[in-house]
Amino acid sequence: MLTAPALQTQLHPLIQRLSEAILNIWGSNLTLAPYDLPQDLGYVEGRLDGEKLQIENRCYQGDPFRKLHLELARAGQNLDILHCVMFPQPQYPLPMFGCDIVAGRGQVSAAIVDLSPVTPSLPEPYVQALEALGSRLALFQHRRELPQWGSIFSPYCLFIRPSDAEEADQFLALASRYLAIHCQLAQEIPPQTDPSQILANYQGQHRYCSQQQQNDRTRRVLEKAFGPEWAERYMNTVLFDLPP
Ligand SMILES: C=CC1=C(C)C(=O)N/C1=C\C1=NC(=C\c2[nH]c(/C=C3\NC(=O)C(CC)=C3C)c(C)c2CCC(=O)O)/C(CCC(=O)O)=C1C
Repeated sequence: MLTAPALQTQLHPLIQRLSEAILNIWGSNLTLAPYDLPQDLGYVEGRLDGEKLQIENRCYQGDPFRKLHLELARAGQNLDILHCVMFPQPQYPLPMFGCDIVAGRGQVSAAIVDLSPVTPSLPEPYVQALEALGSRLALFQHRRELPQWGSIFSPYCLFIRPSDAEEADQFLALASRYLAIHCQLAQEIPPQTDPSQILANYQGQHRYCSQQQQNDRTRRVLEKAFGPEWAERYMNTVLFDLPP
């Protein structure tokens, strides 16, 4: 099985449980090999508001994914983060699985999960599987409004602030379902051969990464801890990089 990140046990319970679920679902559905990050950015430390900011990355590759990235970060007692993005090989018209959990002083303020289409709409099997989950947003009292750059997310995007342990459990269950659906369907949908379709998939991934790089909440944390140049390079080579 995939080894647990060392930071995992020091983070908010929802972050611990979702990172464990992600690694378990990846490990039991996909054949994975390590993916080497640039400049060995597996583990980095910075200073954020006088606190040590620790970032730990787990990165893999395995058909039909070019890169599977799970990142855990913490800044003392003030900030716990889970970040996860799966990048399909561009021959496949597959959506981007992405999730982010941010907890400040022990409270989760943002929990988001989505299967974001890189083509005009999600492949039909995804629509059917996600529709079958039934109305999900009704479960949550505090739905959050997506920012301007969030045009990349699908109609099935869950973006909430969990109001209690029950809602945290519901989010964990749904994020795990989204990931399990993705790992299953991604292996059933064949690669495309038409170069114009492969280019379209690539351009959709490019748009996803470009939009995500406009998240100034992420950028500000990284800039404060590591400086603007480092943050810019990290966002476009580690968090939201594009295949060559
Ligand atoms: C799939 C979606 C997705 C992916 C993959 C992704 O990376 N972000 C994603 C979404 C997303 N994140 C958001 C917010 C925040 N992100 C951070 C920080 C980090 N998040 C990280 O991953 C890392 C690298 C370790 C850092 C450092 C902080 C502090 C916040 C403010 C918390 C809050 O508002 O309560 C918002 C709301 C943006 C807004 O309302 O303007 C959205 C939509």
